[in-house]
Amino acid sequence: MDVSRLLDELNDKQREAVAAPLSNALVLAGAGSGKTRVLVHRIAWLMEVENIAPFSILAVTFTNKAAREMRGRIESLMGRNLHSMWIGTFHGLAHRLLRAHHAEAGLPENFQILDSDDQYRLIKRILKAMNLDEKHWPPRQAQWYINGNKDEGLRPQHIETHGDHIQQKMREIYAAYQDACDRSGLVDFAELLLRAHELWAKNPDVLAHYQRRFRAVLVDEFQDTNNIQYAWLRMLCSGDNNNIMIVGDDDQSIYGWRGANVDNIQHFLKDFDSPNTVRLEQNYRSTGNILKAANTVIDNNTGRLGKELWTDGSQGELISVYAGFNELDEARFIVSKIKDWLHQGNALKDAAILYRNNAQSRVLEEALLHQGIAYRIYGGLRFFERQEIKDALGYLRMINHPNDDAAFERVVNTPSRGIGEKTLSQVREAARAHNCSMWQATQYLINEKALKGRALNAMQSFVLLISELEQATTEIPLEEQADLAIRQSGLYAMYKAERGEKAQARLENLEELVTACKQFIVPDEAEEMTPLSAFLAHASLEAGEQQADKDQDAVQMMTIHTAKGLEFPLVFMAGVEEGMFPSQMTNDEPGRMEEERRLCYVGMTRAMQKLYISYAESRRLYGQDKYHTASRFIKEIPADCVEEVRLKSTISRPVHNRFSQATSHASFEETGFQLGQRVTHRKFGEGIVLNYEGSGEHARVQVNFDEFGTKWLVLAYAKLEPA
Ligand SMILES: Nc1ncnc2c1ncn2[C@@H]1O[C@H](COP(=O)(O)OP(=O)(O)OP(=O)(O)O)[C@@H](O)[C@H]1O
Ligand SMILES: [Mg+2]
Repeated sequence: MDVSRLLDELNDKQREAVAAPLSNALVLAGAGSGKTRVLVHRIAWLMEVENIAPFSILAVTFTNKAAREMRGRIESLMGRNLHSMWIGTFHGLAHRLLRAHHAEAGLPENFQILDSDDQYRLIKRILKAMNLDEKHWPPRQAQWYINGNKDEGLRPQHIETHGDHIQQKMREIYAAYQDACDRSGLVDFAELLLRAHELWAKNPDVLAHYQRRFRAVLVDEFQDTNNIQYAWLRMLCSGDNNNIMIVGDDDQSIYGWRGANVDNIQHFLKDFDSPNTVRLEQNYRSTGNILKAANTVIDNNTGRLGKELWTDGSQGELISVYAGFNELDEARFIVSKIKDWLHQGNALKDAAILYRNNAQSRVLEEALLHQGIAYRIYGGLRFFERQEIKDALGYLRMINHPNDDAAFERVVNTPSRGIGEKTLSQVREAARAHNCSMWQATQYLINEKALKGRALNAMQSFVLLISELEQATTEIPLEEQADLAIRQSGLYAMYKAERGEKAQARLENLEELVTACKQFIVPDEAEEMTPLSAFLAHASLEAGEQQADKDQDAVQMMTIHTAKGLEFPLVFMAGVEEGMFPSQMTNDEPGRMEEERRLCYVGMTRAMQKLYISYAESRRLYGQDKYHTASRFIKEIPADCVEEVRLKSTISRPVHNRFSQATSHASFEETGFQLGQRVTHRKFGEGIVLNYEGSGEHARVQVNFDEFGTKWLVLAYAKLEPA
């Protein structure tokens, strides 16, 4: 292969990083300067020039999606398949290690991943078993405590409580939780990392094997590593033969609230052998205006490592700032701009709407729906986290590994089999007493004739169901396993009996799950696993990223956190108002304001050609009306980079649809209601006024009812009242 191809599309600094001799290196640079591109070319260079086998390369990305993309780019640069190269997230890689060495890691072969919702439920049950009142011991706080300690590499016995009563109790909860996980072979997300670290720490042979193997380690988005991830990398790279290149941007560290430690960049320079630092300064992503605005905003932070960022591209358009009078108006503005974009011949997928919180998406979604504009949400309500999907996965998990207590609790009485709380307590008690799983405890109770009457019948039929499913599914393809589990368990019938739109959507989701099973391809790294185990691991690890319909042309919607590393020609940042962004909580904790500002910097630097920033002067969120002013971040943008767009100019021409016909705010007020106002209807209950059309006796309003969804009502008959 012609090596120059690996260097052609790079600037001098990027080349310096890509073609550097093997050694430890830090690439420190601002957004859009080609850090990820450097990593991709570096990996190809290592194989091509340094003759490092793909087998000896380990690359860490921040999301599974980024991992897939990176693999794809390297493969297309090299023109061949690179199966044996390890590319993944820290969690994905740790999972892979633990599967390969489950015995050394002290785990059963078919251990299961516990996602954060299941973890929460398990903690609630532990609190109950310990007779602790949730009011004084909120499960969320316990969850936070457990994960926080794991992120720092601490087991209960390592935690100093200094005689503090609360600390002691928390430590007890942690210990009881861990026992429960160990008993049922469950591994939560933080545990994946901690256990992978302990695996190496306790098994020098295993560590030595990977040190020999991975001659080159590369890490993207390094600024958001936490301490256990850092320690893991450090252990791996302490062999004689390992080289590590990390790329990152201290200004884009946005996961401090979750334990990420931006100081790891500084630690890296001290802890690793003579690292070489390369700074990239040319930005290839954004126009001059966007770049200048983002640079000026982030300049308000202190203690930065300091980077210059320039572009030789054009100034581009000004950043447009729009003040909506409420969130509906803001949404309508965004949608009208997306329509313009579309009419100019652009693709929807090149437009992204970014927001601070997932809860903001609903109003935006509704506005897009009204105009029939396709959209796709990343994160938010995740497919694999929906109730019905988790129920179905619960059955699949029981088939796969009946000792999984979390799955047992989930499905034992869903659909209802008349198994009461009393019987379940008995099962839990027996499991504790015999130090076994609930599944084993159930069988023990049945054999010992400790269950009577209805409880006995119900439990027996549950055991029979799971055993039959297990037998019936051993030889059939994954999608048939899923289909059988969904139907035979009675889940499908249960949701079918519920009726209504919601139940219909749940049935569709269950069918979608079967489709997902059909489309599932067991990845290389999971080839020793059964398709069912591999699928269950995939469902836990990919929860937020997997989307059906990947190729559809649709507007991309996500939180700014999720947008990290991505870029889009057209970007909307919505809800940029004080109290939302920076968020209300920011004032309580030192350092949080600077993290919010970094988040703003991340959001702005996603935009390539055009950036819109909008806010709403009043907003109903979580059932309350709030009045806000423009975010301080908007005020920090230099005046010559922005233009304010006014309401008038944003109102679209009346076309043949309802949403855009509500053209005049004033005439709307004739109805006596305001957009966004809460109203009550005798039959449909409470809702929000979304839109309006016609006048006089033909006047109609559109209301989104909390329970019945959106409806158009003729005002003269509807008898709406302010709520
Ligand atoms: N030398 C170059 N010539 C042309 N385009 C480039 C060059 N380097 C990078 N790019 C392009 O610039 C954009 C940003 O690059 P990349 O995503 O690698 O930046 P990054 O530093 O990783 O950004 P972020 O900090 O947001 O993760 C991409 O579209 C990339 O293809
Ligand atoms: Mg990047």
